[in-house]
Parts: sequence; structure tokens; C-alpha cells
Amino acid sequence: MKHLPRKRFGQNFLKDPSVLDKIIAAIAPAASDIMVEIGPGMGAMTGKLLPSLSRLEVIELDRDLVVYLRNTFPPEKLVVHQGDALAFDMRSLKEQSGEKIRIVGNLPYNISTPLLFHLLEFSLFVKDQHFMLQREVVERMVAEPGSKAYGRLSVMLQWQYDMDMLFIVPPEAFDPQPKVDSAVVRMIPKENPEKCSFPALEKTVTQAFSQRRKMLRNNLAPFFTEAELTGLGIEPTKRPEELSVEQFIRLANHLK
Ligand SMILES: C[S@@+](CC[C@H](N)C(=O)[O-])C[C@H]1O[C@@H](n2cnc3c(N)ncnc32)[C@H](O)[C@@H]1O
Repeated sequence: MKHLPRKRFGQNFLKDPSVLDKIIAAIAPAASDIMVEIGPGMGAMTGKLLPSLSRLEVIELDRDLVVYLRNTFPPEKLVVHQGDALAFDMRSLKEQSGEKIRIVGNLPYNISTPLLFHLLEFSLFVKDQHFMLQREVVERMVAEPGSKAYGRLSVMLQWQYDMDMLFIVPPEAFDPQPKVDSAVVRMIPKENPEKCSFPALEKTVTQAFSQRRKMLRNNLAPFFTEAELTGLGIEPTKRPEELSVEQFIRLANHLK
């Protein structure tokens, strides 16, 4: 089928077979896996995953591609959900099978942060996630405290996942070519993440990083006095990127 890539759906199709092989090797699909692929597109990854799986569920927004996928792959093996991954309830798949699910995808870059945040909701039901994303986004996800890339995305995701940037993928691996490098990340939900409410943590982290160059006593003034920060073991003169994930969680758990 001739399909003109749609920019508004973040369509950059993987065409380099060696990159595809590397991704599939990193995922290591097994017949017993309950696997979901987000944004299968023309099925570049789908076709490589299917032979190792007894079933694969995919979520695709573009109706033309949904028709193509349904006509191309055996329906008894490939279940195609037409819809928005941002609204998809992963719990339903876990409930059907009783097993933890594996999520994979070469994600649409225009929705990567909201999608990663949406998936946080299901981390209890997920075994692992392997995603291709913009390299700069992966660098922010795995960034350590004290580094330039450390910020809201790092804290929110490191709270729930252990993550590794596996390898970098150049623009030439795609059609059309994106303007930036991409990278593949592995995300494994932590067995016992620290208890915290998502909205409280998000509110605290967003406020703390509202002005990166300012001290916490300034940025967090709407929520905490200097004495309260000190009482929680946080030096008020530190800058937001100097706080560990655990310290952000401690703050969020004391938000009034
Ligand atoms: C970067 S392309 C990857 C396509 C294919 N997996 C590949 O590697 O060649 C992203 C895919 O996600 C789909 N997509 C975009 N927004 C989506 C959404 N909100 N929910 C589900 N799929 C979406 C696009 O239509 C496209 O097929």
C-alpha cells in the first residue's frame, strides 16, 4: 500500500533492517508474552515481533493504517485497536490475561511526554516497556541529579521505573527522516516504588523547576517556608536539579 506519512500523527516509519533487528533483540519477545505495541504504523516492528508471539495487541490512531494492518497480518494473531493510545486502558489487557503486560513502540514524538505520563497509571500491571523516542527525551528520562537534563520528566519517571538508554538511532533509519537523533529506552517498573500521589509529586516538581536557576527557597515559597524545608532535610539554598528523587517525594508527601 502507498501511504503518505502524516506529520500530525508523528509518522516516521522505521526502514533500517539492522536497527529493527537490534530493537527486537533488545525486546526478546517470547510466546507467553502479553505484548502491546503503540503506533504500529505500517507494521515494521509488528512483522518482526509476530513470529515469536502467540498474540500481539496494537493500538493505532490512523484509520487507513488500521485497515492496512488488518488486511496484512493474520487476525487470529494480531488484534488491532483503532484509537488514541493516550486514552487506552491497559488494565483491560492485564485483566483478560492475568499476566503483566509488555509495552513496546516507536512512539509518535509529538505526544511522548503525555503518553509516558498516561502509562505511569498502569505501571503496576506492566512487566517492561521498550520505546523509541527522541534522543533528547530519553536523555532527560535517565538524567541523574546535578545534570543539565535532570528535570520534571526524570523525577516523575524515576519514581516508578528503572530505566536504561540502550542505543542511539540516527535520522537515516526512518522515512521520512526526523530532524533529530532517536534512542531506544528500556523501562522496568520498580517492585516497590515509594508511596506518593501523582498530582502532588507533579505539582511539587513543576513548582520546584519553575525557574531552574533560582534556589528552592524562592521556587517553593508558595508551598513551603524555609524552616519547613530545613525540617524536611532539604537545604533551602539548593537549586532544583540538586534534589534527589527521594527528596522530591518527601516534599510531595508533605504538601498541604
Ligand atoms: C513514529 S511512527 C512509528 C510507526 C511504526 N511503528 C514504525 O516503526 O515504522 C508512530 C505511529 O504512531 C501512530 N500514532 C500517532 N498518534 C497516536 C496515538 N495517539 N495513538 C496511537 N497511535 C498513534 C502513527 O499513526 C504512527 O503509525
